Amino acid sequence: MTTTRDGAYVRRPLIAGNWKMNMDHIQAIALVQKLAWTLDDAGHDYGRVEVSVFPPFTDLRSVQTLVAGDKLSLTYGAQDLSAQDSGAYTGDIPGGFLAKLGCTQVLIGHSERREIHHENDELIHAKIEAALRHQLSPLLCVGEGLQVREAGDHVRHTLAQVEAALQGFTAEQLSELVIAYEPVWAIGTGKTAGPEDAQELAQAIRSKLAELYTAEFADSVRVLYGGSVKSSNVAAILEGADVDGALVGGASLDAEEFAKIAQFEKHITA
Ligand SMILES: O=C[C@H](O)COP(=O)(O)O
Repeated sequence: MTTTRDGAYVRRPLIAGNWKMNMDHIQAIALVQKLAWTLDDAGHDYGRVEVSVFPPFTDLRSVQTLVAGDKLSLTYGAQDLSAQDSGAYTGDIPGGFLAKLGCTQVLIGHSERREIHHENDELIHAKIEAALRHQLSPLLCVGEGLQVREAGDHVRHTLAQVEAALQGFTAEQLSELVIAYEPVWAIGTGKTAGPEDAQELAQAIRSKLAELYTAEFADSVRVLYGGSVKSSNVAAILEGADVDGALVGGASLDAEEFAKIAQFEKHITA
């Protein structure tokens, strides 16, 4: 992360929890309540560090009711959306429904969607367009698999994903864009890319944004790291000047552990 001389962050860090296909709507209420209490007890400053959760679709109405009813400062979003707005698309959920549920963000292009659901660059691009139509901030996920990493082609591969996803959008349209670099080989495996790897790719992504748009735009986009982030490694990962937060999977299902991750400033030893 980059800070100014007075200690403020240049880009507000984001700690995002992707619950994947875990937690039904009853469990979601308990998890969000516990997370909010734990963060309140720790005196969490949401203005300084944003915390957001990405529950399954079926939980969103419950999360919305809780966040609105208890006036929580957490933000939330969905794990995916349809590229379409309505029609005969069995099983799909459009952006308009998510916006009505108070979602402000949506994950797009997670590696599990790319791999398991065979989502390609074209579809991911169309999903970003759909998110923007409904004022949802796209949280675009990019990253390489093990083979690509071992071939030393990870930077080129990841930047090609960024370029394909963003093609044709203006900087103005993408003002709320967040990008998460997630090396697939580090997801749910306990293997973490080193802080240097996270910084290398975050910086490369920012340079690509500067090349595609302007340096000013590139400096405004938050770039997260994801892949086996825990309270024990988050502070080191976020040391990278271009790494602005974390997209957390497994560890976001434990309220206390996720709150500790969001409180990463407490683990930084000066
Ligand atoms: O979206 C989150 C990432 O896939 C990371 O998951 P993980 O923290 O369980 O490795």
